[in-house]
Amino acid sequence: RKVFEFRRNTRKFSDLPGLRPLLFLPTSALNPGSGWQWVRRDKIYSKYRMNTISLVPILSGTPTYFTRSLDVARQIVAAKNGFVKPEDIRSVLLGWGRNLFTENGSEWIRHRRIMNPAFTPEVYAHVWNETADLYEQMQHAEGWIGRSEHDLSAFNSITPKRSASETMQFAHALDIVSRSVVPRLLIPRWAYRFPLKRLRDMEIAHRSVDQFMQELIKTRQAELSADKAHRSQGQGGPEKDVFRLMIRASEDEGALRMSSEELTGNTFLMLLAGHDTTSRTLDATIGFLALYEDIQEEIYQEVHDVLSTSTGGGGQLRFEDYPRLKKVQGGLFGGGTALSCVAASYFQTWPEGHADLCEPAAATMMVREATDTFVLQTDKADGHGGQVILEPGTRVTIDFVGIHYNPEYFPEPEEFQPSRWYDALESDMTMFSLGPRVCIGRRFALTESVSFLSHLLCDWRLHAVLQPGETKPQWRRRVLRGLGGLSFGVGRVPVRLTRR
Ligand code: HEM
Repeated sequence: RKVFEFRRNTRKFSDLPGLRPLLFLPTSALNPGSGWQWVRRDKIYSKYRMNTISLVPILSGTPTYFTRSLDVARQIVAAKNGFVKPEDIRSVLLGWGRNLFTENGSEWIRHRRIMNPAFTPEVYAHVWNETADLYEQMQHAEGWIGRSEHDLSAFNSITPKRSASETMQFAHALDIVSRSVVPRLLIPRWAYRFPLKRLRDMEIAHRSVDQFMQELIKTRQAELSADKAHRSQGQGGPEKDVFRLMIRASEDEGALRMSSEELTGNTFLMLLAGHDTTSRTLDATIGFLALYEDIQEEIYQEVHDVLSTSTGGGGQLRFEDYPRLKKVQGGLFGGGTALSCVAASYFQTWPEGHADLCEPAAATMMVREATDTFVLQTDKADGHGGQVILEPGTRVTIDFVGIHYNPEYFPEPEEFQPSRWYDALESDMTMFSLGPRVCIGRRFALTESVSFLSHLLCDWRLHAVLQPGETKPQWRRRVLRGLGGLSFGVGRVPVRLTRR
């Protein structure tokens, strides 16, 4: 059966050359292995001299076209109703209920219409100020105040916290849940009775995130009723934070109603999508800035200039200053795209029988399945084009690592060059995906990260802490390596902060 399936698939995908792996063994000269997109980002497409290649696994996994062509990516996202998110990709985030990420078609539109009003300049201004306050509180909580120098063995221990008083326990629980979303789909319930530490940790983390979400929902429901009473007396204004909008939708009877299962599903999505991704992008950016101190100084100079002419005066950076902080934004895109934020091709290591999960899950890539026959215009790495007919059910994966390391778009892609992003249009920021399903939290994440980074750079210089005898390129390889989770991240980032 396997031989027959493989032959049928190779014929189906024969238009484009590519990988025909037997087993997903560790990455080697013979085998792509897990994480091949990251590990072979500089070689894989150029080997076939194509920007779109095929991957047809022999024993396990779903055959897919992979593309690092922006033009191909745009054809797919522009095709109305022509492509959907496949079932196995959806199932990765279905654990707590259907949500914005998991839905297709009209259901997706309903979720998006409920949440869109939460992403407004008013909310971003609030996010900016909250982040600035959080930074201040964090300096006290971490004992940085009054010190001229501070060593952190892993800056990653700071970025996941959402309040200065939050213990690492919750952030850690969320991290375990993020990493165990796929294993939990595969491991049967009875296995949790065995005294295995990893499984026990997964279960405890899962329960504590669940409890946190239920409490969060209850608190927001109570706040909302109090707010209603407040407004019925003619006071207060509508507050459009995303949780309140979701809770209102769960109490609504109209077309934009959200079930209680969807409320929990979306609460989990917001915690995960809104949190993991941003903290990992910041870790990568801090790592790069600590390593490339000349670039850090250039960015700091901008922050300094903006601060000295800030409309608010009083030595405070304000939300209104955000558009002028172009280099800080560039630094983040540099860090984010070097990392090609999010998602784990390491899922390819999951065993036979779960072949459908052998595709990467979140978004170092975007996986889509054709619902109708579709004629795709492809291009070769040397510029000539061709056509590929996609039958219904055929998969195409937009490979963001491939795009961000494609020298046609990013000359010298391995170089950390935030300057290439200084005047970028929002539509160029492909680390947030593209098309109608572009990240809903793009501006939210940018506001939060630019606020945090600008405040940090105002006070502190960042230096990479090298091991004895280690060179900077070795530090980069050791620390800024791609690590899987539900979002893609870097290793522990050891930095020294020295006061400016
Ligand atoms: C640096 C931080 C972030 C990065 C790199 C990022 C990246 C992405 C990408 C690539 C997608 C597309 C996924 C796909 O279609 O398969 C996405 C979708 C999404 N993101 Fe983000 N994101 C970030 C921050 C946030 C934040 C802060 C929020 C919420 C406040 C958020 C909420 C979402 C949601 C709900 C979706 C699904 C949108 C839909 O399908 O309509 N993200 N994100």
